[in-house]
Amino acid sequence: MFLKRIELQGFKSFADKSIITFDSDVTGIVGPNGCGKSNINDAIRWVLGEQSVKSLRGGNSMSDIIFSGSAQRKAVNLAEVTLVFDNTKRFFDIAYDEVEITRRLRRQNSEAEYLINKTPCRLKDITDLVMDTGLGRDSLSIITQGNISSFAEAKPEERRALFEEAAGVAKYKKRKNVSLHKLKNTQDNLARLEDIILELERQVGPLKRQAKKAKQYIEYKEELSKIEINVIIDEIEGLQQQISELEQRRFDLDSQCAMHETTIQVQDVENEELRKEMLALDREVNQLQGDYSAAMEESNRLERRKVELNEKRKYALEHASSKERAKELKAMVEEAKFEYEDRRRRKSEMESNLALAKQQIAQLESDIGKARMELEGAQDMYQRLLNRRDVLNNLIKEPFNHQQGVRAVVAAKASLAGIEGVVSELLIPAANYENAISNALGGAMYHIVASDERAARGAIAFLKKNRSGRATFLPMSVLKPRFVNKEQRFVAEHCEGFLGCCDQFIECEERYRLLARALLGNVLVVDQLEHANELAKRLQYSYKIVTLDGDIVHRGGSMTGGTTRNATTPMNVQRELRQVKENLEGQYLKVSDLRSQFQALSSRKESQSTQMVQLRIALAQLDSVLQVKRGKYEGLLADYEQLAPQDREEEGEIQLADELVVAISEIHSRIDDLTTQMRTKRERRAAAGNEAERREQTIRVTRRELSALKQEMQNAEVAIAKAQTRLESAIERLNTDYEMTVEFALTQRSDIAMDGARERVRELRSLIAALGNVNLDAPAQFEEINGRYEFLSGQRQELQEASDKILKAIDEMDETMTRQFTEMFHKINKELDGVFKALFGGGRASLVMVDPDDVLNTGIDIDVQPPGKLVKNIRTFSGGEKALIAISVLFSILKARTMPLCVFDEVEAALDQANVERFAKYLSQFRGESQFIVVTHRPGTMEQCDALYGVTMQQDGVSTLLKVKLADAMEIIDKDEVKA
Ligand SMILES: Nc1ncnc2c1ncn2[C@@H]1O[C@H](COP(=O)(O)OP(=O)(O)OP(=O)(O)O)[C@@H](O)[C@H]1O
Repeated sequence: MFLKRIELQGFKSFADKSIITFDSDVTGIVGPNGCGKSNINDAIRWVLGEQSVKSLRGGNSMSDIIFSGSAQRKAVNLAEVTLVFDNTKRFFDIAYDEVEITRRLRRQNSEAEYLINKTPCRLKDITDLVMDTGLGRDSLSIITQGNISSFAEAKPEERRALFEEAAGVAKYKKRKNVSLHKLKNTQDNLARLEDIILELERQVGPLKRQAKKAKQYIEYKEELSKIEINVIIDEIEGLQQQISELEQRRFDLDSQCAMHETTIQVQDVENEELRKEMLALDREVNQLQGDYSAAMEESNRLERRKVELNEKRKYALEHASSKERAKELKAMVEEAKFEYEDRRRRKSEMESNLALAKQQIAQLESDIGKARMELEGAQDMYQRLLNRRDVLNNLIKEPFNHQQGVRAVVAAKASLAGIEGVVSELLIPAANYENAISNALGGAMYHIVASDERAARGAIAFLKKNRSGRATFLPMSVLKPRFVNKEQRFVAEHCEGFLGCCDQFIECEERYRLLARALLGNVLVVDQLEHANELAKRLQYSYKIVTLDGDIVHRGGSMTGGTTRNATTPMNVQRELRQVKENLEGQYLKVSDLRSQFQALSSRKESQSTQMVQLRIALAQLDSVLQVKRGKYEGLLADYEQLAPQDREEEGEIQLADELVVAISEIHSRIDDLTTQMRTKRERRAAAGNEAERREQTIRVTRRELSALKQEMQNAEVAIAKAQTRLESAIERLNTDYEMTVEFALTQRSDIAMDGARERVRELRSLIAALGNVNLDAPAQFEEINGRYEFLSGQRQELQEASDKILKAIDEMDETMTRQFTEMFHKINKELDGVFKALFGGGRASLVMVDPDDVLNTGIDIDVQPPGKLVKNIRTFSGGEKALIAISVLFSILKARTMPLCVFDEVEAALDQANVERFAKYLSQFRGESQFIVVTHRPGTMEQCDALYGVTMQQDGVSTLLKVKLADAMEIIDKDEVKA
C-alpha cells in the first residue's frame, strides 16, 4: 500500500490519538454526518502542505484545526498528523523505503512544525517532495464532493490546473515561476546596474582625463625630483666649494690685513722712535755746532796768537844771536815734537776707539741674532695659536661631525617641527666648569631636545627615511627636575672643596632651566678628586660627583678619570677657544715687544757702524796730519842739530815754550772730535731721515694696500653671505621639497649631464605650470571608479548571460511543458470517450483546448454529449450528470497516468444508485494500480471497498475510529438515514 498509515492527534475532532492503517487498495470510510470523516481527508491535505484555512474548512486562523474542545472535553493545544508512505517504488524522490511526513501546530504560538522521517524540515521540502507525485494540491488525488461539482462548472482556465497536475508539469511551472521571478530580479538588477553604469560612465571619462593629467604631473615631478636632486646637490657642492674658497680667501686676506696693520703699526712705532731720535740728533748736532763754533773761535784766536808768536820767532831767527836763534829753534823743535806726539797719541786713541766700536758691533750682532731667534719663536707661536683658533672656530661651526644623526637633524632643523637644538648648544657651562659639565653630561651632551614626543617621533622618522644615523631625543614635555635632597645638600655644603650642583653652573634661556635640572640637578661639583671621594663617602655614594678636571665619582663609588686623546667636546672647544684668544693677545704683545727690542738693537748697531766709519775717516785724515807733523818735527830737528854745539841748548828736559801750543793742540783735538761727532750725528740724522721717509713711504703703500685688502675682504664677506644664503636655501629646498638630508641626497645622485639638467629643470617646471590645477587623487579615484565600472560591466555581462540562460531555461521548460501537457491532454482525451461511454452508457465526450496555439495557458473545455441528448453546454446538465462528467474525466486521468493515492470524499453523492454502482465498479478496475480512500455514504460504493472504517462521534464531540464489516457499515448508514 502506498499510504500505509495515518496517525492523528488533536486534529479537529480527532482529539485522541487515532491511527488508521491501510492494507487494501480500496478503503472506505463510513459514518454518520458530522462524525469527522472529512476531517481525515483534511488531515491528509494538511500534512501534504495545505496552507488555506478556508479549504480546510476552518475560520480565520490555522489554529482552528486544533481540537477546540466540547462540553465534556477540554480543548487541546497541539495538533499533530503523520502520514506513513511506502516508498519502495520511489514515488517520492528520496532514498527511503518508508517516508513519514508529519505536521504539527501549537496553539500558543501558532507555530507550524514539519518533519520528514522525524527530522524537522521546511514546508518547501514537503511541497517539493510531493510535487508531481500525483499528490499535489491541484491533483485529483484528493477529491471532494465540492470539487466534483465545481469542476463541471469551472471556467476552462480553472480546469487547466487539473490537467497540468496530471501532466506532471507543475514542477516545471513552479520552476518556471521561480525562473520568471529570478528573471524579473535579474532584469531589475540589470536596470539598476544600467543606471549605475551610466552614472559611472559619466564620471569615468573626466576622471580618466584628470588621472592622465595627474600621472603626467607625477611623471614630470618624479623626473624633476630626480634631476633636481642632482642639480641641488651640484649647486650645494658648488656653493660649498665656493664658500670654502671664499673663506680661505677671506682668511688669507684677514692674515694679510693683520700683517699690513702690524706693519703699519710697527712702522709707525718705529717712525715715532726715529722721529724722537732725529729730534735728539738735531738737538745734539746743534749743540755740537755751537761747541764747534766756539772751538773754532778759540782756535782762530790761538792761531792768531801763534802767528804773532811765529812772526816774533821769525824776526828772532833772522836778527837775534846764534844763541837766541838756537833757543828759538829748540822751542820750535819741541813744539813740533809735541804736535807730532800729540797726533800720534790721538791716533792710537782713535785706533783703540775703533777696536772698541768693532767689539761693540760684534756684541750687538750677537744680541741681534738672539733677539731675531726669540722674535721668530714668538711669531711662530703666534701663528700656531692663530691656526688653532681657526681649527676651533671650524669645530664650533660644525660641532657634530662625529654624530651623523645629530648632524642630520641639526642641519634639517628648519624643516622639522618642534626641534629645539642639541643639549651642548642649549646649556652653556660657566667659565672653568666646561670639563666638569662635559663629563657630567657624557653622551647626553649630544641628545637632541624636542618640544614633545610627537616632534621626536617626526625627527626619528626623518632619520629613518634618510638613513642618516641615530640620535637620542629628550622631549621637554616629559622632563622631570632632579635635585639633591636638603639633608645631603647640607652635608655637601660643609664638605671641603664643594662648589655646588652642576645645574648652578649652567647659563641658558629660562625655558631650558628644567632641562638643566633634569640632566644635572643631582650631580655635584667639587674642586678636586680627593674631595670628591670624601664627599661621596659622606653621602653614602648616592650621588654622582664631578671635579673641575672632569674626573667622576659615580653613584656606588666607581670612578672615571684621566684624559681623553681627543676631548673636543663642544663645551671644551669653547673653553679652549677662550684660552687661545687670551693667549693670542699676550703673544701678540710679546711679539711686538720682541720686535721693538730687535729694532732697537738693529738701530744701535747701525749707529755704531756709522760711528765706526766716521772713526775710520777721521783716522785716515789724522794719519796724513801725523805725517805732516812728523816731517815738520824731523825737519826742525835736523835744522837744530846743524847748529853749532855751543849754541845748542843744554840737554835736559825740554819744556814747551808756550802753553799756546798745548792749547792749540787741545783745541784742534777738540775741533776734530766735534767734527767727528757732528759728522756721525749728521750721517745718522740723514740716515734716520731717509729711513723715516722710507718708512712713511712703506706706511703709505701699506695703507693703500690695506684699504684695497679690506675692500676685497668686504667683497669676500658679501660673497660668502650670499653663497651661504643660497646654500641654506638649497639645503632647505632639499629638506622641505624632498625631505632629504644632504648626505642622503648624495646617495641618490645619478650620473647625468648637469648642463642639460638645468635646462630640463626649467622645461619641466614650465610643463608642470602648464598643467594647471592637478587632482592628485584622480588616479586613485579613476582606479576605483573604473574598477567599479569594469566590475559592474562584468556583472552586467554576467546578469545578461544569466538572464539569457533563464530565458533559455524558460523556453526549454515551456517546450517540455507544452510537450508533456499536449501528450497528457491527448492521452486523457483518448481515454475520456471510452470512460464517458462506460459511465454514461453511451454518448461521447472529448476535451478541447480553448486556445490550441497557446498550450501553456489554454483553458480546457469539455465537449460532452450524453446518450440521447443534444445539449452540449455542460452548465445545463443536472448535478448528477455534472458529477458523472467530472468523474469520467477523473477516471480518464487515472487511466492516462497512474496515481498512487486517491482520496474521494463523497464524490458520488449526487449520483443515482445505478450510476453509483457503475462508478464503484469502474473504480474497482484501478485496483492494483492506485490506492483509494473513499469517504462514502453509498452502499454501492461500500460494496466495492476491500476494508471499511467506521467513524463515530459520541457525546464528547471526539471522533473515534474502528474497522467495520460491510454489514456494520450498512447499519451505520441505515441508522443515519433513519435519523435523517
Ligand atoms: N477544531 C475542532 N474541534 C472539535 N471538533 C471539530 C473541530 N473542527 C470540526 N469539528 C467537528 O467535526 C465535525 C465535522 O466533521 P466532518 O465534516 O468530517 O463530518 P462528516 O463525517 O464528514 O460529515 P458529513 O457526512 O455530514 O459530511 C463537526 O461535528 C465539528 O464540530
